[in-house]
Amino acid sequence: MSKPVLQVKNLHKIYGKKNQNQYHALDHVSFTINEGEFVGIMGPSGAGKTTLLNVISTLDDASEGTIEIAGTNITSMKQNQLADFRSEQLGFIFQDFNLLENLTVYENIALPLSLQGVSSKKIKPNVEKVAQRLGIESILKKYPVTISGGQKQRVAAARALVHEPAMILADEPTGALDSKNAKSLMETIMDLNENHDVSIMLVTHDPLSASYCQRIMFIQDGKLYKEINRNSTREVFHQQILNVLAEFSG
Ligand SMILES: Nc1ncnc2c1ncn2[C@@H]1O[C@H](COP(=O)(O)OP(=O)(O)OP(=O)(O)O)[C@@H](O)[C@H]1O
Repeated sequence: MSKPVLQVKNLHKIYGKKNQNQYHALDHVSFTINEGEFVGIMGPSGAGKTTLLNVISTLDDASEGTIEIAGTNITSMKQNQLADFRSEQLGFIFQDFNLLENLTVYENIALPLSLQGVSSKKIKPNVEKVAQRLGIESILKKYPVTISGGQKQRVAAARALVHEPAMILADEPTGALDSKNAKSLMETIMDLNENHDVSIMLVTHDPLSASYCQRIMFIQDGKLYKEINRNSTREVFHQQILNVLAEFSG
C-alpha cells in the first residue's frame, strides 16, 4: 500500500482578527494524497484554493488543524525550520515561471541545490538528468530572455524537481502558455508522475490541464465539495470535470 505524502486534518483558516470581520477561507478540510499520486484542486473563484496551497506550501499558517508532509507535521514547526523544510521537501511551479533573468537555464535549475550548499560537482549530474527528462538539454547555456514561454515553464519544472522533493505543488502552471505548449507541458508532468513517481498537487481553473490528473478534489466555500477519479480516458475525465464545474455555475 502506498504511503501518504500529504495528510491534511481538520484544516481551518480564518482571515482577520478576533472581534473584527473574520472570513473562514478553509472550513475544517481533511484529505490525504498518497506517494505517487497526481491530484488536482479545482473550484470557483474565492473557494479557498490559493489559501489551501499557501498553507500547505508553508507560506501561510493554519488557524487550526494539522498538515503532515512526508511524515513531518509542519504545523508545529518554527519559521526557520519551515524555510529549510520547504527548500528540501517541496518543489514549486507557478504560472509566471519565476526564473532569475541574470542566471542561465543551468544556473536556474541548479538553484535549489546551490542554496542547500551542494557542491557544483554533485549538482551537475542532477541538473543534466532532470534537463534530459524535460527535454531542455540543448538550452542549458541560454538565458531565460532568449527562450520561449513553453521552454521557460520546462525550466521551472526542472528547477522544482532537481532536489527530488517529496512533492511538487503547481499553481496554474499552464496559465501563461498557449494551448499547444500547455498540452505539451501537461503531458510531460503526467509522464513525470506516471514514470518517475513524482507526487503532484495541481491547483488550476483549466479543465483540460486538470484532465491529466488522476483525481480532482473540488472545493467550494472552503469545504471539500466533491472528488472524482479518472477511471477511463482523459477525454471522458475532461467531460466529467466540465460537468462538475457546471454545477457551480448552475
Ligand atoms: N489575506 C486575506 N485576507 C482576507 N481575506 C482573504 C485573504 N486572502 C484570501 N481571502 C479571502 O479568502 C477567500 C478564499 O480566497 P482564495 O484566494 O483562497 O480563493 P481561490 O479559490 O484561490 O480563488 P481564485 O480562483 O479567484 O484564485 C476569498 O473570499 C478571499 O477574498
